[in-house]
Amino acid sequence: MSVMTEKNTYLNYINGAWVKSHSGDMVKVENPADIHDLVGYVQNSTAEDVDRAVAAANEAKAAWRKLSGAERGQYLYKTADIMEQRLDEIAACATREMGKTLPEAKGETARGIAILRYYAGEGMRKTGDVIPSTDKDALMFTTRVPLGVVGVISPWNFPVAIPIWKMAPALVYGNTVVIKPATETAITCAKIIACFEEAGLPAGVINLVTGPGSVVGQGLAEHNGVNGITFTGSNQVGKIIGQAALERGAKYQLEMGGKNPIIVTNEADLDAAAEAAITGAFRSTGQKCTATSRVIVQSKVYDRFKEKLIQRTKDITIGNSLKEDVWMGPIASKNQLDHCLSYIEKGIQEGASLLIGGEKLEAGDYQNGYYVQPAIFDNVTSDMTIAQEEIFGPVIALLKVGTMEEALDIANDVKFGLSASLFTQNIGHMLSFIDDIEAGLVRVNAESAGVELQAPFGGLKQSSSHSREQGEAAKDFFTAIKTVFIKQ
Ligand SMILES: NC(=O)C1=CN([C@@H]2O[C@H](COP(=O)(O)OP(=O)(O)OC[C@H]3O[C@@H](n4cnc5c(N)ncnc54)[C@H](O)[C@@H]3O)[C@@H](O)[C@H]2O)C=CC1
Ligand SMILES: O=C(O)CCC(=O)C(=O)O
Repeated sequence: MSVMTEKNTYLNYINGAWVKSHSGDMVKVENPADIHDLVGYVQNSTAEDVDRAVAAANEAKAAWRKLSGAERGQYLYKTADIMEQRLDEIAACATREMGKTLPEAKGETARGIAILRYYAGEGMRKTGDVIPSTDKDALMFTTRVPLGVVGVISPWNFPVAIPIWKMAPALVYGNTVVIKPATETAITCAKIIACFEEAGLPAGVINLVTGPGSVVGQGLAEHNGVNGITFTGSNQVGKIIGQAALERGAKYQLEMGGKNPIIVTNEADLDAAAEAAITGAFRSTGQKCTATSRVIVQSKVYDRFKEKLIQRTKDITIGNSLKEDVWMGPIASKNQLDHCLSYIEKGIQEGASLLIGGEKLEAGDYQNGYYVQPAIFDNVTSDMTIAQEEIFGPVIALLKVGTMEEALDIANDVKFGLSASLFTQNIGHMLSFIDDIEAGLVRVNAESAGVELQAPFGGLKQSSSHSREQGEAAKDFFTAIKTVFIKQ
């Protein structure tokens, strides 16, 4: 049976076969740019489906971990080649499922392919260190072993890159995988899994189960057959998953929200800073955990900078993301649109001034989608809800400060610590920013979003569980260290 059966219906992938859920039910996936565009149906899976997938992953793990890293890497190279041939199809599917523009989806798919190739190469890199023993007749070294079965719970906002940056290192370091993608983008995930299938991955090494987070996601987090859980999504769900894993001694990794600031000082290149604030805040319709949501500006340049932001925002074209001239697509779902509009309302109620945007778009071509105008708020204070909580939509909160110290205090005055950006030509400001900013990604004269696959990614405070994803750092999560001592 193939990935898809009749009526645009996509199946689970368990033990090397595309199968229906035990429930017999399906969930509809529609295009947020136009809800009459039905992307397809995915399985509404149950705890039994999770059990079957976890059993298959456990069955496959002994043979998979016994392959050399280089052999496992070869499967990833093949998967990358297959994905490259399908780049346009996968990107178009991601755009239809969650509404980011086609160039963004193509860029993300290319990034997924590059991640596969990066981790394919990891299969041939070192797995340990020789450490001198105090005993001259002994050899002491470290080696690494896989965790076993890894559960991947992924969100909808990066439907290609996030599943791949979790699955590729899990696989190359010798783990088997059960993935539960967000339902909104489960078809894109099925298409990625089909690339792994065609690359010839042995049955059970990779498994896909779609369905509700509270059943399939939680089922994985609580399952005794799952040795590690890697999650990206909301803070609320991350904490539930972390607790479930901790309860049964499984390893877990959580990447959650951000409330990322950009600081613009008196000496900054204001045009570059304005462009970075706009792209950081409004690209992908603001739905990135690294998105800029607070723009903290020194008073001498505040009015000039504000004017530049407003002008640039007026140029933004909003519409169906499959169309070429569209710069910003819809919000990914009705829930997310309502969530975003409720924050805009709250900003107004709490006394911030809405400078531009913030309206739901409903007329003409917008009537069947989830569209909102990008919004900029002035007169925001750090205690306001829009300056504290993750909105995950195209909304900027502007805050005026006198000094760099004040800017840093405000930037750090949130529970999150994912990404932060500074625009300045002042080296002293750069150094204090690098030292004092509470963020895992520190960016100078660059926008807050923008992650390179070969570097560690993760946050401080409540943005993550303090481990790091991507680059070599992924090895720390997906393996366990053994310290070996050998004496003649
Ligand atoms: N850090 C990030 O990149 C992301 C952050 N978010 C934040 O979360 C907010 C809500 O978005 P949602 O899509 O509802 O996020 P979510 O945290 O509910 O969803 C993320 C993943 O977790 C799964 N899930 C849901 N409940 C679960 C449970 N009890 N146990 C295990 N897995 C579960 C979902 O099905 C999905 O696959 C957004 O407004 C945004 O603030 C959402 C997506 C990505
Ligand atoms: O900025 C990026 O490229 C990655 C962002 C991300 O990981 C997320 O939004 O979940």
